[in-house]
Amino acid sequence: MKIAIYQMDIQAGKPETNRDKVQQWIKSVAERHRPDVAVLPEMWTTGYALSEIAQLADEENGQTQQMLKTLAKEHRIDLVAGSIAVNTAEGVVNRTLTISRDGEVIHAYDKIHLVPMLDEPRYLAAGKEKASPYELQETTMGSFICYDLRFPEIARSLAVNGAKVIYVFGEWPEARRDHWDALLRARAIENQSFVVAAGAVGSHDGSNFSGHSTVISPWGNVLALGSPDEEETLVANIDISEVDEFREAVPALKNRLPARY
Ligand SMILES: NC(=O)CCC(=O)C(=O)O
Repeated sequence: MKIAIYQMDIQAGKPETNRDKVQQWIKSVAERHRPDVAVLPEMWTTGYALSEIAQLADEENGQTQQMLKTLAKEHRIDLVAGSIAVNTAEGVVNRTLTISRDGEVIHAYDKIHLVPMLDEPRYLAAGKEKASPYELQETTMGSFICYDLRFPEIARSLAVNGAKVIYVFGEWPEARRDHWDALLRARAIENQSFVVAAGAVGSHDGSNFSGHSTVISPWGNVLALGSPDEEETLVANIDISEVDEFREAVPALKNRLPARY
């Protein structure tokens, strides 16, 4: 499975600009690399312009979702489309969408852990549903968003329920880049799954984002690593059979003893 990640310099508060950037990136990555799956970062339409988020957010099934459906169909690529701000009856949520190459939304999940350090609880509504696995490319996968990475139960629950590839979308601060690197690698090794993480670069309100988008194998090998500060495309091929091979060789997932923890 060939995966392309857009490590994006998101223009905070400029959804039109960001939609144009993503549209062009998908067209160019489709022509140059022909990936099976294209992956985007967290909150890529609005960035962290939280004080204006209700005005900048999409409506449900809104413009960004329609654009992604059209692009997925036109270029025959599955889009693990990072996350976007969406206005709902509960408030604005930070929502990830996965859209198949047939233009169907096959998975959505609203970030459940809001980040106090970025003032998210003041402006965003937390998701109420757990992150559930979904099928793409005849493989079970799962997705969650940035701060969720600090809560190992989410990745564990996805893996126990069959996920072999776990996607993470971030706008993670540079100041905590070491945590991003370490936690992503730990989630891959402990859940014996591929971890595919799309991060952002650039800065907002005086703080830089950490880059370091990555693809990590179940063995913990880093198959691709983005720069700390440049916008770029990462491309990696992953062999899903490595998941079963590793789980058989080191049967840690099977050997869990949940009743004893
Ligand atoms: N966008 C985020 O969720 C950032 C998370 C973060 O800053 C941290 O966990 O540290």
